Amino acid sequence: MTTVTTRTVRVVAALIPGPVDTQRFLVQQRLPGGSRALLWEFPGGKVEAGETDEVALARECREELDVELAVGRRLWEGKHTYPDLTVELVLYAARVVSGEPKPLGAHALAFHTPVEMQTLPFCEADIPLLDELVAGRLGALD
Ligand SMILES: Nc1nc2c([nH]c(=O)n2[C@@H]2O[C@H](COP(=O)(O)OP(=O)(O)OP(=O)(O)O)[C@@H](O)[C@H]2O)c(=O)[nH]1
Repeated sequence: MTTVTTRTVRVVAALIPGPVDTQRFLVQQRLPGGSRALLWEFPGGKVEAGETDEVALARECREELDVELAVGRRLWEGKHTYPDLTVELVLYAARVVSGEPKPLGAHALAFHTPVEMQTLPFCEADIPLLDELVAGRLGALD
């Protein structure tokens, strides 16, 4: 029997309300070609050695969206194993304090309600999180 052990990474993601309609949140479509190509996800990325979640999330959104974030409370945490990677996914409330989001590291950006997100092909790790979001079980989102 063969046992396959995947690498585990901590991934931080941001729930960022829209500038006009705060019932919609920013989501991004992954680039074609790589892992989970063209699936949707929340902005963010891997926490690097020595970083806090908040510092990592602000860095990722500066690099990938060209915005400065204020990171708020932790909303949700879950673990999912893909064939290539185990992801410990942590979602934080966040808001943009300066800049307009640009798709520097994504195929597309969009603002959607949680119900709309459930109709998109989303990263599998996020499915339980979307269920909680739609059910209103994450508490205040700011
Ligand atoms: N940012 C983000 N990543 C997520 C979410 N859900 C989820 O499964 N992931 C996974 O967590 C990992 C995040 O890593 P990343 O964004 O830093 O890295 P990447 O694979 O895009 O590129 P890289 O490894 O070449 O830097 C990816 O494997 C991604 O598929 C999510 O909601 N947001």
